[in-house]
Amino acid sequence: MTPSILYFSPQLASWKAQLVETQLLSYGQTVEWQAIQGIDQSPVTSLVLLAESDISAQDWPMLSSRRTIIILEEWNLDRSIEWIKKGATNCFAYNDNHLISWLISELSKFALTRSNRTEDDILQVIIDAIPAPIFFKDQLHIYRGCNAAFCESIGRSRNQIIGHSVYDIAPKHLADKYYEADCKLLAQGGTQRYEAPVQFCNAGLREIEFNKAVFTKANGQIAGQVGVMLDITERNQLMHKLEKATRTDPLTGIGNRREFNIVIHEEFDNHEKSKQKLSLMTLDVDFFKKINDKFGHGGGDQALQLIANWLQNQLRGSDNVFRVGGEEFYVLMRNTDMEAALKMAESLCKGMSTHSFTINQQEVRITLSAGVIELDPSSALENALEMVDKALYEAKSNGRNCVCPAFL
Ligand SMILES: Nc1nc2c(ncn2[C@@H]2O[C@H](COP(=O)(O)OP(=O)(O)OP(=O)(O)O)[C@@H](O)[C@H]2O)c(=O)[nH]1
Repeated sequence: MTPSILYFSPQLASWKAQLVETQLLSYGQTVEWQAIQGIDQSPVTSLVLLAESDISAQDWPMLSSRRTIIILEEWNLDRSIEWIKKGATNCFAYNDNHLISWLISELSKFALTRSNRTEDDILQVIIDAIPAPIFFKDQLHIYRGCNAAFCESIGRSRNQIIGHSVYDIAPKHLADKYYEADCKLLAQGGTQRYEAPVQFCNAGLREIEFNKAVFTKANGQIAGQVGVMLDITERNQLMHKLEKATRTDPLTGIGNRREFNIVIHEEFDNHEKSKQKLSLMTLDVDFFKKINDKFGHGGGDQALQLIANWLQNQLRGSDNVFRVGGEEFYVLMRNTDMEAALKMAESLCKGMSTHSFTINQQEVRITLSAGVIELDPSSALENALEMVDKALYEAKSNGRNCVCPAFL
């Protein structure tokens, strides 16, 4: 007889050497024994002997991708059925001689070959014509079929997929995700849609939308699940770009009022944890209309870009500047109380008034008026924004190029 490989878990080492090996030999069955620490160390469809005490929950998804025999301390029908339902092929007690006859029978069998039924072939041709990867698995999570696009995307042949568990074909951290989703679908029935990354062989890690559904036997019992994979990597990238665009001022490239609203609400939400002082400065360019009048709208745009750039260069890494109106900016200052915020505003106004910008080869002097407020994340933001705006208008009325504080 041809020697075959039998894989066995650690607890079975002395038992197989003393009993099984000799008995199999005495019936002329030559076996090559291979010790494994976990079921994943054995190839798919191989014959694996596992001591019940060696099995961990991690092994369950792979039980039915191998011909797994569980060796129990004591024979128990309920336990045996439980393991078979989890995917084991059979269960025997340590002292059960039926194992020897069963093993000899299994070792003598030829591997099952796929049926060649015409309707199978037609169905395969149909799913192979679909460009999206498609797979189906049985109720024990073992792949029972797939289309050409699925093989191509993960870089494996159909033979390397069918009969295998997801743990045989995907990295463990991803397989854990898919397995969890599969269990959920089988438990709830119906359909399922979720997004998860998939390692494609030629295209790296892709973002995939899984659309799955269970299929049932004639008696209504769940028999497995079918899944279609849609590559949404480009769609997601586009959505991120669009999302970023809606938060960015196209002229200056800094955040706009929408971005400010998102950031300030995040700050307010996190305040409970951080307890940091948070201040806001509103800055408005003085007599900006004159710049437009002198240099035209294009020159005014250029001035706004120069101002935004200058402001960004003056601020600390923890500050954020936003363009919230035509020539109005907000500066959000983290970890900053009113005293520090006022100093900062005064220094910005002074710095701006002494800086000279060049527009259309002409030197331009610009001044800013500012309102400053220390925010209280436990009170309404709208009220603080109204007050800081009033402080800005006070600065304008006071002759511009100056700072006014507002107090909640
Ligand atoms: N070039 C350009 N001009 C803008 C833009 N948005 C608003 N403005 C102009 O900014 C000017 C603002 O004028 P006002 O509100 O009268 O204010 P101001 O001239 O700066 O005077 P004070 O604020 O009172 O010091 C208007 O002429 C607007 O047309 C923009 O995106 N580009």
